[in-house]
Amino acid sequence: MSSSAHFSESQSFQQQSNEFVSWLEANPDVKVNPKIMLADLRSTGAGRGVVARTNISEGEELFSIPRSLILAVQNSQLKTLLPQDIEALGPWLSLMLVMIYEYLQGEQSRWSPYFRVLPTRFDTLMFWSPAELAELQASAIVDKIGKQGADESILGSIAPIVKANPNLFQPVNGLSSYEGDAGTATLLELAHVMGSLIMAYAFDIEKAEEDDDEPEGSNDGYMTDDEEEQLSKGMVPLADLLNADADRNNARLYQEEEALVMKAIKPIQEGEEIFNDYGEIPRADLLRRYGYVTDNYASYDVVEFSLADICQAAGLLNSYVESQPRLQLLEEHDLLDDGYVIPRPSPTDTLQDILPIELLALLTTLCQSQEEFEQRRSKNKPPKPAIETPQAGLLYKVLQTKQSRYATSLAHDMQLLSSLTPPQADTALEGSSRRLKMALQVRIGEKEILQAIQRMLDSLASNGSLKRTANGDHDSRQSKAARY
Ligand SMILES: C[S@@+](CC[C@H](N)C(=O)[O-])C[C@H]1O[C@@H](n2cnc3c(N)ncnc32)[C@H](O)[C@@H]1O
Repeated sequence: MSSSAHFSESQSFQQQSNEFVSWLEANPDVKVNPKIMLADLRSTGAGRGVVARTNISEGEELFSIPRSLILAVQNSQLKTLLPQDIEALGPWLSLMLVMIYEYLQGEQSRWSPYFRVLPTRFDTLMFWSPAELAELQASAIVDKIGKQGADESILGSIAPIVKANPNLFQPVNGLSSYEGDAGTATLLELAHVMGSLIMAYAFDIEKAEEDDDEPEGSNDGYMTDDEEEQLSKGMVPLADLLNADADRNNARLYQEEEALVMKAIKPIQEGEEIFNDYGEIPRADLLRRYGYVTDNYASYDVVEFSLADICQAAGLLNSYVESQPRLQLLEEHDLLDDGYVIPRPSPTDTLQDILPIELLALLTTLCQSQEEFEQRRSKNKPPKPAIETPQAGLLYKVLQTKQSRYATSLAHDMQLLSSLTPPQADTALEGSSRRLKMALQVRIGEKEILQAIQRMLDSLASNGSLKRTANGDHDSRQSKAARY
């Protein structure tokens, strides 16, 4: 998102930054430590960022933004202008609607200088063409973009409100209304810009009331399973202009009663960039949510095996729970998933350390003889997860299937990556080359994990520690993680 192509040319870029800072400082409740400044980091592909002018001590306050300045449902006029309760739309869609409203207000919006420093074009996966997405090859991230779900939510919940209130939502791009195909397409585009800003810039502000129900079907592409809990979202000016880089996190936002306060959590040297923490996320997710990738996140990479692939490798005709008693048993014990995520192993990890217990349970169940399975089922007990010869054999097949879905080899990708990144180049790539490079980094990470798993399986087989057992109950090599 922050490649320089997404920002205006230099003079207005700097002017917009200056106007934004003046706007902030005009608010008597905003405090900005003179030791920090907003910097132009486009040459490194990072857009704007915040940098230390002089040394900063650990614990020092960097800036403080009053809650009333947060771009959020609670602070926008819109909630008083519409008959319906906007918050009932849920945190994502309500903020999306408010942002569309404020954005369309142009100079009339109190956040207009803030909007001018926010990008309107993004490198997040939502905006990649089919050809660009194909560069991610077999990465499970491709199925997690959720564009269709997002479109449906926007058309089902946002569009009717916008269309019913033309006096509040002025048409743009020379349109006379948001009706018809052109109007709908424009509205969708606008909503995706706001959705993408929320995904990459917004903070969870506070717990919503317990009775604030998320409307059904709102699990769209901007909301991931682990984020769907009811926290209201808000855009916090300046706080969201901090970039992030896994190993270099040196600041954190503290939510205080009246204000949100960014503080240094480490001593920061003059000239150093100030980084927020986006969490321990794999590069595939970094790309999906934030539209950039750095190698500092490589240690959080994962690879995912789908339930469908595992069932197929085990010789099942399908992976429908209703028609597969083995899957039913696992589901009854809350052990069934659509996909199984395996992290990048550290040099000292064993297979048992990295394979999730649910995957071991699935492999074990699928490897049981009919008799063993019936025995467990009659006692309504799931299998004891283990990695023994049958499970390792099945895992090997799954691994090979997954590897075969990536169109190119790891060696080929490494070569391609180095040809895209000449050692002397310190300027950021743009457009499609940038996206290709990021896709390569993601798929290389996943292929490295697949190779590591393969090596672990090979060494398990060659050092004789695998043993074929009559049933999955063999204790000695039971997963360390097996605790139920
Ligand atoms: C919260 S905003 C940070 C401000 C942003 N750089 C800007 O100019 O608007 C998050 C976005 O910044 C960019 N970003 C954050 N950390 C980055 C990094 N380490 N390298 C490159 N881009 C980064 C990504 O595009 C991400 O979606």
